[in-house]
Amino acid sequence: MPQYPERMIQFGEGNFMRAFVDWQLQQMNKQGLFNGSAAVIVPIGQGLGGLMAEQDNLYTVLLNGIMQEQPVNSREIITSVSRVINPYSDYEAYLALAENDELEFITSNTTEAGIAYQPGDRLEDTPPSSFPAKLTVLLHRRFELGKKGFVIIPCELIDRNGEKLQEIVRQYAAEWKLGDAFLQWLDAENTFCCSLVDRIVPGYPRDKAAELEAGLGYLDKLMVTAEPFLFWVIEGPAWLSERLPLAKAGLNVAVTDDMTLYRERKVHLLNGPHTAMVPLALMAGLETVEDVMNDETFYRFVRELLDEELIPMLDLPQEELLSYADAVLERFRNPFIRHELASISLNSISKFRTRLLPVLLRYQQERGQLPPLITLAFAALLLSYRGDLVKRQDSAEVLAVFDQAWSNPSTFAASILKEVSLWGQDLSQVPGLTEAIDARLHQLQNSGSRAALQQLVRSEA
Ligand SMILES: NC(=O)c1ccc[n+]([C@@H]2O[C@H](COP(=O)([O-])OP(=O)(O)OC[C@H]3O[C@@H](n4cnc5c(N)ncnc54)[C@H](O)[C@@H]3O)[C@@H](O)[C@H]2O)c1
Ligand SMILES: O=P(O)(O)OC[C@@H](O)[C@@H](O)[C@H](O)[C@H](O)CO
Repeated sequence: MPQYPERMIQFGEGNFMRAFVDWQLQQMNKQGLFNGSAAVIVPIGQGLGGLMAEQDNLYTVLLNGIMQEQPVNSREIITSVSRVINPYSDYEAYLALAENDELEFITSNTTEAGIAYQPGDRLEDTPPSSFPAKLTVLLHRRFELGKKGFVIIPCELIDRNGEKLQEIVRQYAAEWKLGDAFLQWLDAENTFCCSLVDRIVPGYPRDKAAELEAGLGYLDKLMVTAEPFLFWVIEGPAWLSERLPLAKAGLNVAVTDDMTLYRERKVHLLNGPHTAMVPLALMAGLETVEDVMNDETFYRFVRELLDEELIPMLDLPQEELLSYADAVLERFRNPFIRHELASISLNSISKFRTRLLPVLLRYQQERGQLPPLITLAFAALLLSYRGDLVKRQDSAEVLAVFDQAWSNPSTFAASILKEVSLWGQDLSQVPGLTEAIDARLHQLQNSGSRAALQQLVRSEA
C-alpha cells in the first residue's frame, strides 16, 4: 500500500470524514496531485482509533448509486490515513504534530455539538475536553515553535463554521492569557475557512456486511457506504485551489468568497425534507429514505414540500432550485444505499430549528398563513418527542423539556412553543401556530400520519 507524508490533521474519525475528506485525499493522491495523508485525531475519549490500528488504518469505501445516469458500484481501499491519534492516551503524540513542517491543513467534523466553548477547559489539561480547546493548545504550541500556521477547514454542518471555530479559539486564548503575539499569529498566519459539505454517508452496511466481506475477500469492520455524489464548498482565498487541488482532481469542489447561497440551498432543500419526513414516516412504519420515496403519499409530501413551501421561500433563481430539488429527489431514491430514518432523527429539534423553522417563519410573514406541510411535520416532530410512538434521540436537556411539557397534554402545544431554549424565540407569538399545532397533534393521534398527509397532498392523478 502506498504511504504518504502527513499533510493534514483531521479531527474526527467518523463515517463521514472517512468517506468524504479521506476519500478525496485518495483521489488526489492517485493522480499525483497531493502526495499527502491525514493524521486523524479522535476528538472524544472513545472512538475508532483501536479498530483503525488493527486494520493498519485501511478501510473500504463503497460508493453505490447513479452518477450522470450511469450506475456506480465501486469499492476502494483508502490509504490516505496515516494513523489515528487518541489524545487521551497519547497526548505527547498529539502535541508533537505542532513540530511537523509538512502539515498544512486542518479539517474537522465533530458533529454539530463539537464546535462549542466548554467552560473549565484549561491549557494544562492533557487534553482539554472540547475540540476548539484541543485545537487552541496545538496552535499555541505551533506558535511557540515559531512555525507557520495552517489552513483550517471545518466541515461541521453549522452556519459559518470556520468563523465560529476561530471565535472560540480566540476566546480560549484570551481566557488562558496566551498573549497578543499569539492572537496576532493566529489571525495573520492561519486561514480559517467556512465550508459546506454534501454527501450522503449511511456508514457501515450492517445489513449486508457478511455478503460484502465474502465478495471483497477480507474482513473490514470499518467499511463505509456512501453515495457517489459529493459537493464541498469552501469559502476561502483563490490560492487554496492550488494548494489543495481538489477541483483539479475532478472533484466537485468550489472555492468561493461567499458560500451563503450554497448553504441555504442545501440546508433547506436537502436536509429540510430529511428532517420533515422522519417523524411522519417513522410513525407510519417506514424505515428508510428510499421507503419514503417509494410510497406514493409520502413521495407527494416531499415533492410538494419542496415545490410549494421550501423553494418559493429561497432568494435564488427558481429554475435552478427546481433542478437542484430534482437532483435531491434522485439521490433520496438511490436504491443502492440504505439510509435509515432513525439515523437522521438524532437531535431532530436542533435540526428542525436550522433546517425548517426559518422557512416556516418566513412563509408566515410573507403570506400571512402557515405552510401546511411544514406545520404538519412540526406537529409530528413534537408528538414523536413524547417518546411512546417513536424512539427519541436527543440530549438529556431537550428530552427533559419535552417530558415536562407532555406532563400536561392539554397545555402541551402552548408550553413547548414558548421554549426559547429550543427555538431561539417564543413561537407561541407566531400568529395561529399554537392552534394549528394543537389541531394537527389531535389529528395525528386520532388518525395517524398517513391519513393526515393524504388529506393535505394532492393525489398523482
Ligand atoms: N453521514 C452523513 O451523511 C453526513 C453528511 C454530511 C454531513 N454529515 C455530518 O457529519 C457529522 C458526523 O457524521 P458521521 O456520519 O461521521 O457520524 P459518526 O458517528 O460516524 O462520527 C461522529 C464523529 O464526531 C465525533 N464527536 C461526536 N460528538 C462529539 C463532540 N461532542 N465533540 C467532539 N467530537 C464529537 C466522534 O468522535 C466521531 O469522530 C454529522 O453530525 C453530520 O453533521 C454527515
Ligand atoms: O448528518 P446529520 O445527522 O446532521 O443529518 C442527517 C442527514 O440530513 C444528512 O446526513 C444528509 O444526508 C447530509 O447532510 C447530506 O450531505
